[in-house]
Amino acid sequence: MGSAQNYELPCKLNNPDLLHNLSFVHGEWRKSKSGKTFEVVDPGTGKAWTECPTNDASDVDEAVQSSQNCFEEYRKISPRARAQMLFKWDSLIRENKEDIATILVYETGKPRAEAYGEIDYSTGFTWWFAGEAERIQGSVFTPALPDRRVFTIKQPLGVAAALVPWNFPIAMILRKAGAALAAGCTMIVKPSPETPITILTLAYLADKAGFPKGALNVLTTDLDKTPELSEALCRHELVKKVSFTGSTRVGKLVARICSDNLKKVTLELGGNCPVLIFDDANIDQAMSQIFALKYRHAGQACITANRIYVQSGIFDNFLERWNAETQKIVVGHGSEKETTMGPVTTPRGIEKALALVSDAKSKGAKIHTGGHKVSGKGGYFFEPTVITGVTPDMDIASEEIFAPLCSFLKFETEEEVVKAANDTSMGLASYCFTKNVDRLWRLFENLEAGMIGLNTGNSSAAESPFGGIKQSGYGKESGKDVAVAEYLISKTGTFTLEGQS
Ligand SMILES: O=CCCC(=O)O
Repeated sequence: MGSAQNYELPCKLNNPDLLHNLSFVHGEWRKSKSGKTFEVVDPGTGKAWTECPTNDASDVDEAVQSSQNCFEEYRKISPRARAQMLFKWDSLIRENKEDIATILVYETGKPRAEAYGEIDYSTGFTWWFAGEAERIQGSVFTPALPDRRVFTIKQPLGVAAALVPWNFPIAMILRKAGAALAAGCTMIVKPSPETPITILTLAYLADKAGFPKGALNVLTTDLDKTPELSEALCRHELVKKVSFTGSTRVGKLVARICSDNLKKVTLELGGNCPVLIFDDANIDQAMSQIFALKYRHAGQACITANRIYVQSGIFDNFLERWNAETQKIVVGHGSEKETTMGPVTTPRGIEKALALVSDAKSKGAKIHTGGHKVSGKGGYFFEPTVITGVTPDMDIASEEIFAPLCSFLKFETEEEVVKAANDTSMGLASYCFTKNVDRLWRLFENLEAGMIGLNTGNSSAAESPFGGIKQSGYGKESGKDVAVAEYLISKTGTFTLEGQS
């Protein structure tokens, strides 16, 4: 581990070499120019266990130059060699799964089983994009003029920057870096201040996998310097592409800054995802799918269930079952075996949950279970909370919750619920449960979201295009062709052929 002297990861790793807390630039572990650092906190105790460099705008140019120098060579490496490095990276991540899960638990707070789940999900991306590297294709057209030939080629667009969130730090970085490195681009990652260490571990393993120096650089920073560092990356003339996952508010800022130089941008932004459960649904299926979706990482996923609409015929039964299951949740530190739900990752998460509960109560909502910060524990624990009587004027119905708060709304008809579900500026994911095939198809067509779960609460996968519409952003990550295309330029060649009559 780098320079931290007064901190320690509260448990041992099988492979201590995985742990790094300095920035990674051009194959070297580096301090920031200012020498300043910030603390990384275990959300399960509220205590710092390491520190990382606070990079600022003055650290950006060197990292970008490294990425650019690397790009000039990396772009010439054959797609098969890029695929082999991605496969090697993938194997190393899988081999070190147990240790990476440990770091993930102490950074995000999520229970160990969920940390394993995130790593399995994430290696789907390294595996998938290794395959995609060799499937980048141009095209040949049949031209209108007999002596003309027209074709396109695809080329990597250059240095890409990834601004990633703390809720799924491994998945978010492998989804972005996997696509970029497959395309032949190099990438600079700015991790979230809460979760830099898992990303530094991935950078260490990328180096071991044989990626050249500068292919994957990581610049850490704290909350205060995040805007400055991110803006410097977005404005640097050698950065040709920015991929951001985070809030709609910040996504708009990123888009605005990047528009000054017409940079390509992918935005995976906030969600306010509705779930529609009809009287004819398989209730067991809907319960288990939405329960897992809602409480995944204590409700801190952009695609989580924000508003749960249940049809009146099954509302009471469904609510009773949901309440009973919720009361069985064991809230605790992610490293403890019996824990089924960890803390929220930041103290801001607790404040937001309290404010949402208080606003809902003041406007007439009823709290059936929970509603408070867990008392008597260090760390950022919030009770799993069940709320009914939610109305559209409540913040909980219009804002992304990002906490274990389940808000239930009753509906009567398909027409009414589709209108209500779509009545949001967001359009990331929607979910519906019904055994009526015609209705399922109508819902697929009529719900306004980039991803629709049809009798499922789990639609994230390497092979499935991930991305929203409306104010949930644009561009796709993962999926065939579309994700790598975000890191490619297309050139059209037009050729006049002589001697062909
Ligand atoms: O929170 C956003 C990402 C969640 C996912 O990839 O399933």
